Amino acid sequence: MHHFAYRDGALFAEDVDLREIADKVGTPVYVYSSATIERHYRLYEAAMASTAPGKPAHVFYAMKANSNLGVLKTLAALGAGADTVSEGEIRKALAAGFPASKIVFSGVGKAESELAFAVEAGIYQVNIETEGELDLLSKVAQRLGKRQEAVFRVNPDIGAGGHAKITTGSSANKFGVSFEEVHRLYARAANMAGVRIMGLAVHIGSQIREVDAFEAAYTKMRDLVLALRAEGHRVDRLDLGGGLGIPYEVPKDFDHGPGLIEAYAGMVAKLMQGLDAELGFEPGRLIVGNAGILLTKVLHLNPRPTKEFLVVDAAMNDLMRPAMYEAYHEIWPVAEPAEGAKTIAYDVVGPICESGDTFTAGRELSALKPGDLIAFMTAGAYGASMSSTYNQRPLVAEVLVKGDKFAVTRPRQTYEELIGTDRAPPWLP
Ligand SMILES: Cc1ncc(COP(=O)(O)O)c(C=O)c1O
Ligand SMILES: N[C@@H](CCCC[NH3+])C(=O)O
Repeated sequence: MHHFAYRDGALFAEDVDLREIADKVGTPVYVYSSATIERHYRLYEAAMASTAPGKPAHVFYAMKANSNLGVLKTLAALGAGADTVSEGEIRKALAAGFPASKIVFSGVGKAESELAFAVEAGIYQVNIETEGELDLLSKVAQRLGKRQEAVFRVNPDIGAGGHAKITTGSSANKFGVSFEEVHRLYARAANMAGVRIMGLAVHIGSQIREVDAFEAAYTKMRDLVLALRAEGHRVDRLDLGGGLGIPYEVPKDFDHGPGLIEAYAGMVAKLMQGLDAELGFEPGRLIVGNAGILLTKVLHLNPRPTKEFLVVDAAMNDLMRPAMYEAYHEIWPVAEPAEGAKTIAYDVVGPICESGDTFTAGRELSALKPGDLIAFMTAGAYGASMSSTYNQRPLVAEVLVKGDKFAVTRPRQTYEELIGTDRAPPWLP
C-alpha cells in the first residue's frame, strides 16, 4: 500500500493531486501523508507491544526526523511519546500535545539550561551520555527540589547503518558511556539526590536494514542488565533506540510491509524474554520517511556535450541527504510517463553555488521541460528537519494531506523572517 500513487495520469498524495498543491502553495514544497504516518506508527507500535507481553512497550517518536507541527500532532494523537535532543524539541513536543510524561531527552551535549527546562517540565526520562552530565543533572534537579528519572546511554561498540556518517554505536563514535564505565557510574549515581537511575539505553545507528547488528548490540545490553542487577542495582527500563531502516530504492512500492519490523520485534521478544524490564523504542525514519516527498519544479535544462543538467527549484539546503550522505531518492515525474516513453540521463541539480548541490547524476528519467513537476520520494525523514537557509533561500512550505484535504502546516518562510532579524553593528550606517 502506498499513499503516493499515480491516478488519471498524475501523481497524487492520498486523494490530492500534487499539481493542485504546487498551484496553491508554490514549489518547492514538502508534502506529507497522514495515512502513511498513521499506518506506520500503528504497525510499529503493535509489533513492539508484542515484544514484552504484560509490560508496556514505550514508543518515543524521534522527532529530529520530522518535527513539523502537523506531523507531531498526528503522532501525539495516536498516543506516541517523543524522543527529543534539545530544549527546542522538548518545547515543540509539548506544544504539539505530547505529555511531558511521554518525553525522553537524549543527546550528547545537554546544556545546564536545557536540563533545567526538562526537569521543570517533568519529562519521563533523561538519557545520560557522560559522567559530567550525570553530575550536572543531579545538581540541577536538586536545586529545583526534584529527583529526575534517567537512564545511561551505553555505547555497545557495534556500529551499523547505511553510511559512516549515520552510525552511532561504535566506540569510535561520540555517543554514550562505555560498557566498562557504566558499572562505576551506576554505583555513584545511587548516592545522588537529584537523579534516580531507572535503567539503560542504546542506539546503534540509522537506516539499518538487517536485524543482526541490533541483535548483537541488544544481546550485550541484556547481559549488562543482568550484570548490573547482580551488583545490586535496580534496572527496570531498557530503551533500545531507533534506527530500523526503510526502502529508498523500491521503484513502485515504497511501503515497508511488516517484514523487517516483525523480524526485529521477534528478535527483541526472544532476547528479552523473562528479563522483566520495560522496553522503550525511538523510531524516526521508519515512521515518517516514506510519508513525505519534496515536490519541485524544473527551472531549466542545461544540455552539455557529455551530459544534460536538469536544474530544479529545490536545492541542497532544502534536502541535504544526497549532498551529505550520497543518499539515493527516487525521482517521480508528477505527470505519469507514458509506457515505454523515451528516457534521458539527467544530472539533477539545484540552484545553489556548490557542485555538491547535485541530487543525482545520470538518472534515467522521462524527458522533462521547464515548468514540469517532479517529486523526490522518501523525503519525509531528515528532509525539512535538516534544511537550512544557505544562499539566503527561505525555508520551504510544508503541507499535510489527509484524504482529500490538505493544509499548509508551515508556510514558506517570508523574506522578512529570513532577513528581518539581522542587526547591523552600531558603527556601520
Ligand atoms: C538517540 C537516537 N534515537 C533515535 C534516533 C532515530 O533514528 P532513526 O530515524 O534511524 O530511527 C536517533 C537518530 O539516529 C538517535 O540518535
Ligand atoms: N540524518 C540522517 C541520519 C542521522 C539520524 C540521526 N542520528 C539521515 O538523513 O539519514
